[in-house]
Amino acid sequence: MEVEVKKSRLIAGTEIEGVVLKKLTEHRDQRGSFTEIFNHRWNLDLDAVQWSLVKSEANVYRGMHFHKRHDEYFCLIQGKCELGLKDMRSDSPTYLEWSQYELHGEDLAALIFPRGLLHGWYFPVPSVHAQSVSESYVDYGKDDNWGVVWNDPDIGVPWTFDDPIVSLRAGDFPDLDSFKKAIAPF
Ligand SMILES: Cc1cn([C@H]2C[C@H](O)[C@@H](COP(=O)(O)OP(=O)(O)O[C@H]3O[C@H](C)C(=O)[C@H](O)[C@H]3O)O2)c(=O)[nH]c1=O
Repeated sequence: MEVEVKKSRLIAGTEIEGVVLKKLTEHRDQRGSFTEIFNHRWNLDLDAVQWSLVKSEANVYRGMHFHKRHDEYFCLIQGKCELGLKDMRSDSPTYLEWSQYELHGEDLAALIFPRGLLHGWYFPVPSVHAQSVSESYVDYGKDDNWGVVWNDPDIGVPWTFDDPIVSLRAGDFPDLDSFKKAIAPF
């Protein structure tokens, strides 16, 4: 029987410019474990102004989302996640490249990514993650919370699922071409 590799890692695509996957250190003892998930001494390129805790049921997909003005932080705490990114910054050396990550709660890691990247995450099992942003939702939610339908083949990420549970809003997201026209020039 094949043993599943529970290692948080890039599994396909390109390492996009400005994206950091930071492995976290879980200090275990007989009581459980202690893990720092963020520290200003790590010099991560993120001015975190809001932190959120997100619980997802199995087969939930969140995204794909996009922001012109803020950077993000994602840390899977429990469960499993398939995370996709696509670089939409026309001045980036990895413009239109995509990345596919597999993240596991048993192998804690934080993914920090800059503004201008399409992002979406799928949870095959019930999962919990922390996320942080460099602009509060009360501000960006009004005019900088864009989306693209997750399964547009032009995105390029070879998702391993086909019929996820998505939000009502995500169900109405445009295709990649319409989105690119809407955000131009970017
Ligand atoms: C993002 C956010 C949402 N909410 C409320 C609004 C809704 O009632 C509920 C779920 O929000 P939403 O469906 O937008 O959550 P996600 O689909 O996970 O998407 C969010 O997290 C991904 C990463 C994005 O990049 C999106 O910009 C952000 O909207 O939480 C809040 O109260 N505060 C918040 O900061």
